[in-house]
Amino acid sequence: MKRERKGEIWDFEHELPGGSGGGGQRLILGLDGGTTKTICVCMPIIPFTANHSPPVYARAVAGCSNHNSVGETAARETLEQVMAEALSKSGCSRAAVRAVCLAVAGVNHPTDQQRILDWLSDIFPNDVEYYVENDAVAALASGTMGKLHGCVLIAGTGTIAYGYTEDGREARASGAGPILGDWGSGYGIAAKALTSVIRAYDGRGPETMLTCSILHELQLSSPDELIGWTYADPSWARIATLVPVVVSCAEVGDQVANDILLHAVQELASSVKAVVHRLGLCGKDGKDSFPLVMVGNVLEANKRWDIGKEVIRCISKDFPGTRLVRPKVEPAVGAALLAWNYLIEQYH
Ligand SMILES: Nc1ncnc2c1ncn2[C@@H]1O[C@H](COP(=O)(O)OP(=O)(O)OP(=O)(O)O)[C@@H](O)[C@H]1O
Repeated sequence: MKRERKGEIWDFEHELPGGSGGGGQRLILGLDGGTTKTICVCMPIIPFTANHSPPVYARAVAGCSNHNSVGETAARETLEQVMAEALSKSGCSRAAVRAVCLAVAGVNHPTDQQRILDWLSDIFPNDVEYYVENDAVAALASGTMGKLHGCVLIAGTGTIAYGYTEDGREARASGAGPILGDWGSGYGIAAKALTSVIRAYDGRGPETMLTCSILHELQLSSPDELIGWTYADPSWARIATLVPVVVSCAEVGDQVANDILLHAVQELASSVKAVVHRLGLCGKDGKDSFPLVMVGNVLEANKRWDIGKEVIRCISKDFPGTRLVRPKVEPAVGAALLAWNYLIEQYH
């Protein structure tokens, strides 16, 4: 059986065991379970090359599947529901599934992994392969097309940096939640902005345009009303929606907003630097090339204050070999590609 590697994706001339033909198990499910939504894609086990987008049969979206946020039962229900919907859209049954890669937020420990593996084995037949990872791993794979090497930085509602060496060592930094200091996250930035408004109102901090802009955004008339607004629903994603307001204020020169963003940049860059150092991704002289995959709306380009660009600038000063990658596929596809690569490794 001949196989060759083109780019970073395996081409098959023949099928994987139990693979694509004859009504056998011919699907991979890739799941990206985040704090705000969960996405499942169905990928057929058919040949494709690095020049083509990975084939996706079906895609389904559901709510939060982070067990830390919604509890074990609700997380499991969401994951089951999104997989069932993706399978139904693809016109296939569970019996067609060869492998599942579940990349979910809140998987931080081998016990989290084992719990999810246990209930997955209740759902699917015995001969399905399961892989359970932190959602950051799928985000990395979405930039490297399934190859686990390099570092990923995610900055959305939350933030995490995660890295892998070619020989399989892994490390992470941040991603422990806002109470444990994720200041570069959307939540971290917005919480600091709200705090600055209250401090200015009390006379404990400098005046800032954030006061007027945030009150306008939330349709409130006084900083006092922020107390009720935050108590009504302190969910991270709701608070984090204020980041574009902070960016707008910084773009027109507000010092307080500018300092909040500068601090976030330092925090995000230091998470990546910590992972790169621990794994030695930059080599002995600090100059080796490695991919840095950047994901999340906080890192999206803005007109004048571009958080992602500043983060890269800061990291590249220490590690000139940093190679920025903006993924062309979504993390759920990254999860499916991970399962694909694991299957190939097993088959060898
Ligand atoms: N133009 C922008 N510039 C900076 N931040 C932005 C911009 N647009 C949206 N955001 C912020 O991006 C964050 C949401 O990002 P994203 O949708 O990538 O994350 P998520 O999926 O909600 O969260 P997570 O990745 O933590 O599960 C929010 O904090 C939002 O305010």
